[in-house]
Amino acid sequence: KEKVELTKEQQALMKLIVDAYNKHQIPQDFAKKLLQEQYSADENFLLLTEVATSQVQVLVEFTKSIPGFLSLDHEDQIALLKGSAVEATYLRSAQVFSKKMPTGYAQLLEERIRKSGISQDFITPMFNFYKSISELHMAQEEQALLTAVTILTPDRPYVKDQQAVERLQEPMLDVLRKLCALQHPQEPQYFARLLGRLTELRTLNHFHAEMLTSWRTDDHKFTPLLCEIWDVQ
Ligand SMILES: Cc1cccc(C)c1Nc1c(-c2c(F)cccc2F)nc2cccc(C)n12
Repeated sequence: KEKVELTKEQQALMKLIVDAYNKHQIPQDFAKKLLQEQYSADENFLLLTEVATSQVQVLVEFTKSIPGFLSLDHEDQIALLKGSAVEATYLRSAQVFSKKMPTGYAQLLEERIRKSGISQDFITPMFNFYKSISELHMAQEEQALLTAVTILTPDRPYVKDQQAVERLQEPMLDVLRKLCALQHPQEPQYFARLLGRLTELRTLNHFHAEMLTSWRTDDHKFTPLLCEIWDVQ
């Protein structure tokens, strides 16, 4: 049985990614604000728009910290960011739910989301995904690496030099695979289950696009950053 261990450079890469992932955390005061008073659906939506905007800002900063990302063709950098924004923000907000929160905290957050005027058709798949992520009990290293792997998906629309993206994604996948073997020795399929979540994530792109359209018809306002990253109005 081969002894699995991370090489020195793999340990350095992992530390870099984890530090970048933790450095840009969502300001916790949003969540506190969400819990404070009773909000109307419109106030809830406004708050979630702020949270979404902050998540996209955090995503851009994290992406820029991925080794080699800023050396990619600039148009490919944009294509990767726009192509992965939904998946990365869903992953990020899934961690918020699965994090060890004081009991009842996540339920209250869930209630606010359910009371922001979003149709049940979108809420169900969203919370199914959050549940499937929290059941994995991912370590923070796995969360950070899985997010980096998601961002560095070579076959996003409009990516010109896919090989250059593969060259960045492969070492991340190697570290993630070894990490899963080290952290879950009794679960040889754990790495495969993690990658299976990425397939589930892709289905959420469709729901998110529909949510945006339904919000637009309800004449909801977005921030310039959200309009830019998700091509609305
Ligand atoms: C921040 C948040 C967290 C959980 C649930 C919801 C509905 C939100 N809100 C939004 C999301 C979004 C996201 F950022 C991560 C996950 C799923 C998402 F629906 N995207 C957008 C885009 C424009 C406006 C909003 C309100 N919004």
